[in-house]
Amino acid sequence: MSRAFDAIIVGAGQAGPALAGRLTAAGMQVALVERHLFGGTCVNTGCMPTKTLVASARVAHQARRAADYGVMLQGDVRIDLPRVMARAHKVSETSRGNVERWLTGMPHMTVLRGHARFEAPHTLRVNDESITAPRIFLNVGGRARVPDDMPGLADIDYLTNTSILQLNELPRHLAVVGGSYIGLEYAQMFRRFGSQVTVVERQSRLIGREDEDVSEAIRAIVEAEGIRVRTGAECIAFAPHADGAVVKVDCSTSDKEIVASHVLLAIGRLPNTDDLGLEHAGVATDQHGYIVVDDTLASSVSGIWAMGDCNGRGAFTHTAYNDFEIIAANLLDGAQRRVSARIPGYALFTDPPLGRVGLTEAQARASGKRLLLSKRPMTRVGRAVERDETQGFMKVVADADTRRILGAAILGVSGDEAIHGVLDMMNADQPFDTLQWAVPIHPTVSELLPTLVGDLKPA
Ligand SMILES: Cc1cc2nc3c(=O)[nH]c(=O)nc-3n(C[C@H](O)[C@H](O)[C@H](O)COP(=O)(O)OP(=O)(O)OC[C@H]3O[C@@H](n4cnc5c(N)ncnc54)[C@H](O)[C@@H]3O)c2cc1C
Ligand SMILES: NC(=O)c1ccc[n+]([C@@H]2O[C@H](COP(=O)([O-])OP(=O)(O)OC[C@H]3O[C@@H](n4cnc5c(N)ncnc54)[C@H](O)[C@@H]3O)[C@@H](O)[C@H]2O)c1
Repeated sequence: MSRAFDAIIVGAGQAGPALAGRLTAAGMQVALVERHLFGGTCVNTGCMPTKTLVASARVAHQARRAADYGVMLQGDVRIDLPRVMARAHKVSETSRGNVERWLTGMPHMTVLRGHARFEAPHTLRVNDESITAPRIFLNVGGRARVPDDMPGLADIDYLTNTSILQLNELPRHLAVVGGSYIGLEYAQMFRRFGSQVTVVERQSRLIGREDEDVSEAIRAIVEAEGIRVRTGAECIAFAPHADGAVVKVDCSTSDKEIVASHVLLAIGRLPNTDDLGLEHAGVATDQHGYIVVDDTLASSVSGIWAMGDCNGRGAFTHTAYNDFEIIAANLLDGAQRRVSARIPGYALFTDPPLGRVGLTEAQARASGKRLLLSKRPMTRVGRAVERDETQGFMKVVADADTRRILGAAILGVSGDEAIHGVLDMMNADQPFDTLQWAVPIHPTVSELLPTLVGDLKPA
């Protein structure tokens, strides 16, 4: 059987459903193919369940600290992990159901459940039928990277961001391999649930894409909660153990071994492009399997676009969604939007969180521009003091000649929200002087942004 459509979308992640909405509203007959769970990674195994779990972990942490605030609770904090997990599953299920209902209720829409694979440049096979369209949009996302050359990995049971959500018992000792977004969010969460936690990171510091002062402050925050951190862990190897697994973290000495009841692999993602039959369509990928796209997200084959994690141009829900916005605006609204115009912003949802936008200080220094820099500890932010959550700092780096902000980091209470003040300024392309004359609300973290830019000094 063969069917022809005006457009085919592969994957119901963060870009596909929204694009389906726009294309069908424009009168196109659209097929959307999803092989697994509607909503993709963010909804089912990524942002939504993790942030729900992070919220439970924060409550546990706050409860333990209750006496610091003069609130006296009786007894120990006890975690009912099945209940904690059920809460996360419920949030995912609701969102997944909403996406599925939205898609199946769209006029001009055909939802196909199955794995899509190219047979020819504009033909895909799904189950026992062939579907064709002049426009094909790939939104296939990614999965946890599980290297086949990590010594001993195949001999132990390990967890990924997907399987960890099925845990019903608290790990006695969770070894987290990888000290970046997934690793740090899960490490702090399980420590707060009561597990012993060790983070094993190959690089010399945690979250190595950030500035060194950010890495150091995050390390201090997690270590203060009793998480052990092993950076510079070369020769990571695993072996089975009666209590779970032995994780070897150092080449030279055998005392650098950890016996963990559970191991979480959080060492990056792989795009789901290896089973798409891209070779039958002639769609080019790079050496990591990401679909090569131009500034409008068009692939190497005319009429085929790639959105979200599979194009390697972003690794976040908001960048996937922005890919949809770019494609829809260019195809349907006569716009000329480009990915390169996107100012990168993101957050690490540890507690306190790290909000980031634009260049790091190190990147700004490498640019050769004349710089201005300002940094303020959270101990000098009223909101943080009142909440007794004064870890971290905020900093901003600006171009001395254009007076434009180049980048900022807010590691501290509400940093994930307050960073948007800077992000909006950068998107509005305004000089920082404009921000200095804003009258922000007291007492907030954002109220210190004008003070922060007012303190800018030559770097
Ligand atoms: C633990 C974790 C926490 C995260 N937290 C955050 C966060 O807090 N904030 C943030 O911005 N980002 C976060 N992310 C990243 C975010 O989840 C992703 O960037 C986002 O989901 C990418 O969306 P996407 O649309 O590109 O792909 P996905 O959401 O992965 O969707 C791809 C879809 O395509 C389907 N598919 C794949 N191949 C085929 C095929 N051949 N045929 C049919 N269907 C197919 C898949 O089943 C899937 O449903 C997190 C990720 C993880 C793993
Ligand atoms: N808050 C958020 O927005 C959020 C949260 C979770 C995940 N995500 C997305 O998911 C993606 C994947 O996250 P991630 O943390 O798995 O990957 P990552 O690519 O951000 O970090 C992987 C980490 O593992 C380390 N590593 C790599 N190989 C290793 C090895 N063999 N042994 C030890 N350490 C090793 C790296 O040095 C790095 O620190 C991210 O790119 C991010 O965009 C985002």
